[in-house]
Amino acid sequence: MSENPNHAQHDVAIIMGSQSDWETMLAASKCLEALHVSHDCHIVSAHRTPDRLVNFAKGAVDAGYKVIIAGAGGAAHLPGMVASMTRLPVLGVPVQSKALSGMDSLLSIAQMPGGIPVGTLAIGAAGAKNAGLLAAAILAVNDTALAERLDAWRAEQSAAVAEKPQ
Ligand SMILES: Nc1c(C(=O)O)ncn1[C@@H]1O[C@H](COP(=O)(O)O)[C@@H](O)[C@H]1O
Repeated sequence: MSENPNHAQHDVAIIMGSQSDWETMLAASKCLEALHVSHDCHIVSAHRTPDRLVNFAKGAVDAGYKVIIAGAGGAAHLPGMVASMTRLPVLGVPVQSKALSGMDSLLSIAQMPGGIPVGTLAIGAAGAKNAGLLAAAILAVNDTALAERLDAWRAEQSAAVAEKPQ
């Protein structure tokens, strides 16, 4: 994870408030990897690294990102603060907190004031995985090859579900 997040061209940026969020946010990265969507991952915190946050969010369009996935736990201000400084779509992943099991993260991310949207996913790794899929779906609107990969991924998922319990 580099100090300057805006150094390379990737379609998706995955950012998270802390190293401790990585085990959750890894699910988003794995999903994008499986679909061959270029992305990079950074630790950016509204609370602990506010200058890094501003540099990242204000530079995100020029850096070439098209979608931002932001995961944070507890007082999860990161997704909303990033969304306030960029017009790129921001998908928020509430990381499961110890004290309140992620309800604090979920409400912090979902309850944005009208005017600055954050697309909020479910708490934890399932939310991170779905953020990856949603980012891919957004990009697939203008990318036929990616749309085909996404369709294939879904077909594979369906085929893997047994008809009867074993
Ligand atoms: N919610 C935020 C922000 C932010 O919103 O900017 N920065 C860090 N954090 C969160 O603090 C939690 C505990 O972090 P530590 O494990 O580092 O103490 C993490 O889930 C992180 O996302």
